[in-house]
Amino acid sequence: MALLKDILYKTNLISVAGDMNTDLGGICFDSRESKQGCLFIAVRGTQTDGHQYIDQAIAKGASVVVCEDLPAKLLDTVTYVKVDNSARALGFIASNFYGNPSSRLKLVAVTGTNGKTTTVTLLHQLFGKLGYKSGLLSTVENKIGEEVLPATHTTPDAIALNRLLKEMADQGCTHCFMEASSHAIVQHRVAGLQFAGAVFTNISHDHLDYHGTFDEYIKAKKMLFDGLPSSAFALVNEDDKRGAIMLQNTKAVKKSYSLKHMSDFRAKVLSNSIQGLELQIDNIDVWFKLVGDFNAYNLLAVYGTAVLLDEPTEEVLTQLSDVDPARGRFQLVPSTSGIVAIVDYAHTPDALENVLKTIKSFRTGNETVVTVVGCGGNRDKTKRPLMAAISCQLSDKVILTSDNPRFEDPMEIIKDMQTGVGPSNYRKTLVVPDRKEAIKTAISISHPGDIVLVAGKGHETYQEIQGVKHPFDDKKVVTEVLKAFSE
Ligand SMILES: CC(=O)N[C@H]1[C@@H](OP(=O)(O)OP(=O)(O)OC[C@H]2O[C@@H](n3ccc(=O)[nH]c3=O)[C@H](O)[C@@H]2O)O[C@H](CO)[C@@H](O)[C@@H]1O[C@H](C)C(=O)N[C@@H](C)C(=O)N[C@H](CCC(=O)O)C(=O)O
Ligand SMILES: Nc1ncnc2c1ncn2[C@@H]1O[C@H](COP(=O)(O)OP(=O)(O)OP(=O)(O)O)[C@@H](O)[C@H]1O
Ligand SMILES: N[C@H](CCC[C@H](N)C(=O)O)C(=O)O
Ligand SMILES: [Mg+2]
Repeated sequence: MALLKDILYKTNLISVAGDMNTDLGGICFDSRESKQGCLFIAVRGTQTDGHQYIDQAIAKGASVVVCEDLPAKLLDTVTYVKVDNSARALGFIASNFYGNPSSRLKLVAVTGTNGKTTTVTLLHQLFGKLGYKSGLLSTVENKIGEEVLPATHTTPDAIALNRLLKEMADQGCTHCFMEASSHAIVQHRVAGLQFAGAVFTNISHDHLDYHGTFDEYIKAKKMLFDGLPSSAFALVNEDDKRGAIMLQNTKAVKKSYSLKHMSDFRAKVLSNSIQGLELQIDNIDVWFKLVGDFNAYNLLAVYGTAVLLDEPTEEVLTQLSDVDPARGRFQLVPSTSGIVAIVDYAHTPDALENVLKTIKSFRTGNETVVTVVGCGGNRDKTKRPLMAAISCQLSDKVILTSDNPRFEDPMEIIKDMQTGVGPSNYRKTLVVPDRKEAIKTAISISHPGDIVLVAGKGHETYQEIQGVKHPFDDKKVVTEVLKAFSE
């Protein structure tokens, strides 16, 4: 039984009209999901305002309405709760409704522009190897132990999130490793959660369409650390100058990791090849299956987190050495053709630069680097010319193509990218809007030993065009095309 008065614990109430002892049959923030005896919470969104759907939610059976602005006419049969911030209240309501599941787990959130999925995926695997059952909430998939559940968002909405955490705790998970996207933090999807710790990987250019300015984007990430309790740890990448900003106002225990400076957790890159990385961590030399300096940061973040969760250092390093990269992150596509094809989720300028620099560092002779790249529609437009420019600087040939155009015209997205291609690089680029054709083109112009990078979609198994998700898997397409060319 879930009584309204208990569910409202910790929400900032302004007024209540009606019965606080109402027994709730459910909670929802979408009127289309409202049902008999449920609580509907009206949230202001980016497309519309949930307050417009209060009548519809009541018509479908809602007996409690939580909102920031009360309707002009109140019904006797409904309890109305006025709060200062519905989205934030939703976080607490969802936590309370599911019995505060985060308090039953050691919950660690990872935020940052790049590396979140990699870090949480490594943590989930590591803790499995250390003998724990743990949960995972990531862009690629959600997991309860080894059971895989599909993910729709990097960070689920507050209701889905708390439902999943409850399921994890009920099924005996001791830990959960989750990504906290900047969208989720500002939309308070994580409000009310009890974190054991939070990790900051890095911050670079992305999502300015949503946050408006880079400062607002930084503030969004910082909110996660500002909200941590003193019992939690805040672990930040010291080599990113915004790491210190994340720690400015936190009550949590401050910890840092670095490849360059003195800090709590330090690593040195001993060797870096297409087979993996050799790092020295705490004076121990360890081999890892992940590729690229940027993954040295992810591995160090994972190591630091595990140690802060009281796991023994040597055992952590032994087990971490055996973990696999996340799907679609620097994934080599096997082939007999001799062409080295890599699928990677780089969809920001920084990620693309890191991946291409890593690829360049592996060149031993005259191998050509061909990059297939597009940019997502209805997302930050300012990253488009930057991603094209970086691709040109660090590749021999660039095929500009489509990513997920969503509701934009693919050619308009490519034109935005072309503004980043200076005259000296015109001849390096080809425009092939159809992604499969673009991959075919890249492979057809490559020879054994050459490297083809297919960037931007990583693990995704669809291409989103005009609201429809068409099956499309870079790895499968690359495999098919390589096979066809080797026959
Ligand atoms: C831009 C954005 O983040 N949007 C998210 C947001 O929706 P919104 O604010 O746009 O909602 P809205 O459509 O304006 O509706 C406002 C309210 O009216 C309600 N409504 C609406 C219609 C109706 O008939 N009845 C009704 O009650 C809605 O349920 C909502 O509560 O809140 C919704 C519920 O949590 C999310 O599903 C939705 O994600 C959209 C689909 C999305 O694409 N989000 C992406 C950008 C996102 O969140 N990405 C991050 C990762 C980014 C990264 O890489 O770092 C993620 O965490 O996945
Ligand atoms: N620590 C890092 N620093 C910079 N780039 C990285 C780092 N880790 C991974 N990358 C690059 O960023 C891409 C995305 O990595 P990952 O999926 O781990 O990040 P994410 O933060 O979860 O991204 P998203 O915001 O889309 O969920 C990788 O494919 C790789 O190209
Ligand atoms: N979480 C990111 C993923 C981008 C992936 C890329 N393939 C694209 O569609 O832009 C976003 O929603 O902006
Ligand atoms: Mg992710």
